[in-house]
Amino acid sequence: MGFHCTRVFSTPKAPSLSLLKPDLISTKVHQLNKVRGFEVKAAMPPEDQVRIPHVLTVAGSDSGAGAGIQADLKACAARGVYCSTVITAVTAQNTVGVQGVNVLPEDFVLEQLHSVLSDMRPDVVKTGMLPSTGIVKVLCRYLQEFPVRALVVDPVMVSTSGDTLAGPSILSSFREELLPMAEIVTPNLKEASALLGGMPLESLADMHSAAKYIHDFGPKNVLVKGGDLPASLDAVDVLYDGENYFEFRTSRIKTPNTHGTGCSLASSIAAELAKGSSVISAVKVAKRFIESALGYSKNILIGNGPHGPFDPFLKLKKYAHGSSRQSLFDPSNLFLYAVTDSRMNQKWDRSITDAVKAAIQGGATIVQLREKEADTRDFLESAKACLEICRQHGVPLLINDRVDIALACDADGVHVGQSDMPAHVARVLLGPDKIIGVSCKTPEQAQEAWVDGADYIGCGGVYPTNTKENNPTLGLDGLKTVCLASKLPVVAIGGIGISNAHSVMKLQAPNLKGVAVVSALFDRESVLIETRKLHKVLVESNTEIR
Ligand SMILES: Nc1ncnc2c1ncn2[C@@H]1O[C@H](COP(=O)(O)OP(=O)(O)OP(=O)(O)O)[C@@H](O)[C@H]1O
Ligand SMILES: Cc1ncc(CO)c(N)n1
Ligand SMILES: [Mg+2]
Repeated sequence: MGFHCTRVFSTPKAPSLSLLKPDLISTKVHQLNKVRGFEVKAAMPPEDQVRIPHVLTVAGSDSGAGAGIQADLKACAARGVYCSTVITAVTAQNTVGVQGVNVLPEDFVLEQLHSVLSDMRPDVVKTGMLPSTGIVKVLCRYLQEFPVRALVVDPVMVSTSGDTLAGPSILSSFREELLPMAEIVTPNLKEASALLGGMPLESLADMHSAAKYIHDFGPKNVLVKGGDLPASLDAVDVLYDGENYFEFRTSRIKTPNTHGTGCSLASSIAAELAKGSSVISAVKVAKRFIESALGYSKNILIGNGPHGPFDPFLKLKKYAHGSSRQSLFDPSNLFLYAVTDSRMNQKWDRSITDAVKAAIQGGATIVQLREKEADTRDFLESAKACLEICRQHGVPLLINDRVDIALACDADGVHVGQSDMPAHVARVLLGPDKIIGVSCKTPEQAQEAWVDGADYIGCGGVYPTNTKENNPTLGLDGLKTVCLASKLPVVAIGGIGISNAHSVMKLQAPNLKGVAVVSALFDRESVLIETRKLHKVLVESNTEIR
């Protein structure tokens, strides 16, 4: 595995901006803007324009996407900040190590800087891999011409795998030119040691001294990171602001997936500064963010090497559930819709998980957990347990009313009533791929559910029922009217059971996909037998209709 550092990246020789006089650079960029953007901006009234916190990262690309530019983009997106990118080098890198480095020509780094800084005005610049003295100098010159509110310097020198990303030749330009401009510099133990001419750093006390010495180079704040302290110690970072020391301490998460923590920490600090935070609260939030993301994704497996990436979006761990639901909502899932009621299950002396298991074995095609009285903690626990069963069988699990519970256990979606959270708000909270169902009694409500981004509607009560008090019944005519008006698939609910399911399906109302049942399954001695019977009735109705 050879490490090489070359400058082979040759761009087609478009006129290099660095060869042009500054006024010519401005003219060129101005012309570009006129063509690409100004007309669009003019069409947007100033009062409608929203200014977005913006970080520019000047760093190297990591093909494995755990560190570098890719980590910065992910961290800024996860922290809700826009991120533009100036690439200084392209690395061939994975979870094993760095296999190759191509440094971009200074001219082309300059051209990227110019494109971004003359147009977009980022609030904060964050630097990562700056592989040559020339690139450091170009950047410093540019920051003097286009000052930003804060400069965050992550003095990247060595990757987690121990490969060199910037050699010792850049140390003097770091010390003399870049660090004096920095709001904060974030070396790890090895980088702090290199900046201090090889001073050995092993303990927390050493980190305090290092922070103080590095402060003498001129940055306003120094954060010495303790990711590489012995594995037995907490993950402690030390901040020195020229007067006081602050320790940021979290427990050390046992995981191989720490590749890119440094880049992500620095860009999260930059993101918080761009939002207007103080340095101390920016570091506090960024450190907490890294800890949560490391904890959340400590077991994910990407690559075979020892330095895996982590997941700042907290989305990947869901695959741990085994057969996670992959496809979007399938309306045929509404065929036999089992809605649990814990009071009924208690009455028959069975647990909610046994009830759900039996319903699925009997042929239920979707399950909804409905808990009107349970404590939040108990509800969450039973939701998690039921979800495990549902996932094993590929049956979606919806949560009645409680969007928070659905989010917390990563259920497949929610079912909301007319006085619960509006479906359009639930959609924003749950994202595009969760299932949302809405109870509707009228064509107007069905129309609203569709506009709100729901996936199906539940229509009823079709027959009188005692699971819902004061619930006027629609009858088969009312159900048909709503089905005719609905643009969404419909499941009929309310007093439906083995004796009348056939009459409901025989309606052949458009969009009607199945029946939802509570008492007919769960207020009975055997959930398995009742579900099987209902399944048979529904299959027979289907055959007869066809
Ligand atoms: N196992 C861990 N558990 C919790 N926090 C950690 C762990 N490892 C690193 N950190 C934290 O992550 C941040 C980055 O620290 P680290 O010293 O690893 O930087 P780095 O070596 O520059 O990172 P990298 O080179 O992997 O991008 C620090 O806040 C550190 O405390
Ligand atoms: C491109 C790049 N930048 C920074 C780091 C430090 O983790 C890395 N490994 N690769
Ligand atoms: Mg590290």
